[in-house]
Amino acid sequence: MKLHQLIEKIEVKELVGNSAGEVKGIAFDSRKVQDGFVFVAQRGVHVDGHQFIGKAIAGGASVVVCEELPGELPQHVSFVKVADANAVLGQLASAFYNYPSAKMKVVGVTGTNGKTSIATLLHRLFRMQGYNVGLISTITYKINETEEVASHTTPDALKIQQLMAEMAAEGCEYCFMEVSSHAIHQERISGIEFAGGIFTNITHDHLDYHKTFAEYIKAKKAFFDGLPASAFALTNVDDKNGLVMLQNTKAQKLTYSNRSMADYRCKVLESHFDGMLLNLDGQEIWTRFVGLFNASNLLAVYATAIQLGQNRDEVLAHISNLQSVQGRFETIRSLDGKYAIVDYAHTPDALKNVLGAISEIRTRNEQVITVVGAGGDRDKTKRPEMAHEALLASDKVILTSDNPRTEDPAAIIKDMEAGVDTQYKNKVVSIESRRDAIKTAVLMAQPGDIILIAGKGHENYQEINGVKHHFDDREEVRKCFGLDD
Ligand SMILES: CC(=O)N[C@H]1[C@@H](OP(=O)(O)OP(=O)(O)OC[C@H]2O[C@@H](n3ccc(=O)[nH]c3=O)[C@H](O)[C@@H]2O)O[C@H](CO)[C@@H](O)[C@@H]1O[C@H](C)C(=O)N[C@@H](C)C(=O)N[C@H](CCC(=O)O)C(=O)O
Ligand SMILES: Nc1ncnc2c1ncn2[C@@H]1O[C@H](COP(=O)(O)OP(=O)(O)OP(=O)(O)O)[C@@H](O)[C@H]1O
Ligand SMILES: N[C@H](CCC[C@H](N)C(=O)O)C(=O)O
Ligand SMILES: [Mg+2]
Repeated sequence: MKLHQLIEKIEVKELVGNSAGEVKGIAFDSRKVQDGFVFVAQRGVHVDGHQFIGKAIAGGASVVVCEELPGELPQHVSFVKVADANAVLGQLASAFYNYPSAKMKVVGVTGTNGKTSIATLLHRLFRMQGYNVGLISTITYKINETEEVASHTTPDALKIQQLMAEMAAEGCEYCFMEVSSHAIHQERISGIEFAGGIFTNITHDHLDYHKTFAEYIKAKKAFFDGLPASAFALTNVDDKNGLVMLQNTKAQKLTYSNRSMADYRCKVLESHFDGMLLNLDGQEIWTRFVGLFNASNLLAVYATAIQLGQNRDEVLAHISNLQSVQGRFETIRSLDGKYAIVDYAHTPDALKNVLGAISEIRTRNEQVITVVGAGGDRDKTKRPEMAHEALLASDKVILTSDNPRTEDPAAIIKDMEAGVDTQYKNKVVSIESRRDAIKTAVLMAQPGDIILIAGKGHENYQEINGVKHHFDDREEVRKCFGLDD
């Protein structure tokens, strides 16, 4: 592709040099530049990519896209000055891969919790409906059943467009993707033509990055502000910021709710350990999910399928057969009748919800023992709140480690302990080793008791100082239960 074709749809402030040259690829990391590549200089969180323009040229870049032209402009290189390099990266990547998102219907899911659950269930549902479907999620990037382990919930713009180009080549008609607030803020989703957007909820998380809750809301809302009139914007009005998301969108506004009037409604009729009976849009169906939040997720899945033109009866029948997503309320039972639930709840609200779901199904003749930690190098202010939520709805709590990253695990646990009210001091213990914490919970438990192991879900590692050590909550529980002997 020639440079002038690549940039024909973007707003160029200044072009220095020739635009007839052939472009062989795009990179935003100077270390990944090859001969004939376009280097896009982005201002990052840690460094300014403009510092690496010289390195990128030395590495073979023939075009540099930047917000400020460097002092020296070598003759053999073309320079494209733009207002916002982050936004332009996605647009260039989309053009380079021949606008893949326009060849399918892309639906993005945003919100603090529920993104992976909804995007994954939509992928499974549309596979059951017989389509070729793509998925971009925290756990995996999938094209039909072919998958690669995900590096980010929403990867960088270049990777997104590459994935979508592969999806288009495989004949995918739909792509369901998670849209994280980091991705919106860093414009990783620029260049994607969305057919729909879903908002689940917004609660305490990521304040290390967004600084204030208002800024966090603003980032989420920007996704809906950017949707085209041809798309739908589906929001959860049970969340108090649900309608805020729709304030300035051009898209068709739609609502869903478990509690009040909305375009799509759902009611939990019965809850059991192995499933719920729902009234979903006027129809009673059995599902294999537990908890009000899962009723909400299934409603979002249903509403999206209907908006995308699927047959109501077929969709309801398939929803009834959907299984829970890995590491989301995954239950393991010991031979003597102890229950373990491995769940990815890593925010105060998610913990409250998952414990709420347990409370709906427990008999109250048993104990609920919660094992939970908080991630290092992430929002510190959620730590005491997580301990507080765990204690409110558990009989015993073991505070432990969850991906300490570059922080001291003992210091993270101390931050959590600050959320322990005096009245609860006797039901909490801190055990730094997650393996020992799980072992202790299993030893404490009697047959019939429920052990919630929260925070890591599908993760199969413990990240310490940049190294991911193999660790899987489900494996640990199975070992303690003697199930793998
Ligand atoms: C805080 C954050 O989001 N950082 C992301 C960001 O990196 P950054 O801004 O730190 O980059 P930087 O190091 O300052 O570099 C700036 C620019 O200079 C370039 N550079 C840098 C060095 C060099 O030698 N040459 C060079 O060209 C870099 O390629 C970059 O373009 O841009 C990178 C490329 O897109 C991301 O990989 C990186 O994600 C980091 C690894 C990360 O951990 N992000 C997490 C917090 C994240 O994004 N999480 C959300 C999910 C959260 C949730 O909902 O739970 C996600 O979507 O995964
Ligand atoms: N709709 C929901 N409302 C509140 N909590 C939820 C909801 N759905 C799931 N959860 C809880 O949040 C946890 C994470 O769910 P999920 O992985 O679907 O969220 P996510 O938004 O993808 O998270 P991440 O930001 O890490 O990508 C679940 O294990 C469950 O405890
Ligand atoms: N996407 C989230 C996942 C958190 C999972 C938890 N196990 C942790 O490490 O904090 C994040 O990166 O903040
Ligand atoms: Mg996710």
